[in-house]
Amino acid sequence: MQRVAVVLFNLGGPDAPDSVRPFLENLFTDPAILRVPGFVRPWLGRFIAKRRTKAASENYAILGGRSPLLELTEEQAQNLQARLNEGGEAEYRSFIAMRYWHPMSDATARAVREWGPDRVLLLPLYPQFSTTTTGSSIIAWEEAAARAGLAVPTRILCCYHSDPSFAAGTAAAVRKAHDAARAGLAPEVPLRILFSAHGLPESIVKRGDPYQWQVEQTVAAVVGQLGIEGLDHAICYQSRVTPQKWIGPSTEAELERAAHDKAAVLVCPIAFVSEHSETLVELDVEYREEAERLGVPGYFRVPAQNSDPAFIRALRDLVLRTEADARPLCSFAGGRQCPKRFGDCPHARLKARARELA
Ligand SMILES: C=CC1=C(C)c2cc3[nH]c(cc4nc(cc5[nH]c(cc1n2)c(C)c5CCC(=O)O)C(CCC(=O)O)=C4C)c(C)c3C=C
Ligand SMILES: [Fe+2]
Ligand SMILES: [Fe+2]
Repeated sequence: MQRVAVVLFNLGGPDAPDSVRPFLENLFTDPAILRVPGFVRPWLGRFIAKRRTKAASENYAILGGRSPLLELTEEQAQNLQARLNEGGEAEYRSFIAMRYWHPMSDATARAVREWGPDRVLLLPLYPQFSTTTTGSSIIAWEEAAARAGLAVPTRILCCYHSDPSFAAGTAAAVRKAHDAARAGLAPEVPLRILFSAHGLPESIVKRGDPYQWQVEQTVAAVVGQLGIEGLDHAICYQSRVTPQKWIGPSTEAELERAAHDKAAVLVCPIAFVSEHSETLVELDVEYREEAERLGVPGYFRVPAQNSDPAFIRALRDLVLRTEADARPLCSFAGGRQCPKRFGDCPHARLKARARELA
């Protein structure tokens, strides 16, 4: 039986208070994140990491001093592996490669090589492609695989922003939270869904990063599946961490608008598929407090997918469709081609881009 290694990508998070600073150093010295000339990046990246450590540590302290991301990703990996092996056509094993904290690509590439698969499938736990997330992880993986001597056919599932099964699972969670929120509100209070995605510096999007476009596609697909006529909803962007201009509107600005309109909000994280500091602290603590301060008449949240069976099924179907499809893979996996306006599929241009950034 053929062996297939499915490598799940995510960002990673500190596993102890002492890991916060080195984790942030790994993040801010990544050329995909800090787009400055190579000779200043190590210095500037460490400087920014040092300055960010206090605020980030305070957030992780609320979560017991560590990110829950690895445990949640391990659960997703186990569930996905179990579902994939039900078919019996091949032997699947899931691996995890985090970008900025352990287990990272080098250790995972060695583990994959030791297992001896016939092929590898890279599966980002980012539904939308961004050069800062999936793109960066692919570059790190390719370098690590070369160092580990892992030379088996490797395919990349670059994004699934509009995948109907992914959108249906997300819509089901939104509907459940929407009904629960509505039941707790007076009938005259309007309820607005805020689809909150991680932000990006505007300059990255202007240089062709398809992330914002793909976030819009996800929201359109989820709203389409919800099928609620006249649904009051908006897209907004959270987690701004640098002083440059980031894409908007910000989640804060949408809370202000909701306060002005006297509308309650249901916040749905649309670019994270696992709970972590940016959902459990930023959305559940910081934005909730801000909403209360502004007088927003109700604040509710849709949980992230984690190991929701509908999400695991969507991932399994994406993997199986990828396995069955001989074409070079990208958003084809979601049944759609990368949009013409971005020219080639983004990952096809990654290596050139990586060289440009370094
Ligand atoms: C310039 C900085 C950053 C960009 C661009 C960015 C993009 C980006 N990030 C995610 C998802 C996650 N980010 C997480 C943590 C995190 N991200 C940044 C900075 C940028 N992210 C920082 C500094 C941190 C650390 C936490 C903090 O200091 O606030 C995480 C994991 C956090 C955890 O709790 O484990 C995720 C996941 C996406 C989807 C994205 C762009 C598309
Ligand atoms: Fe981030
Ligand atoms: Fe693609």
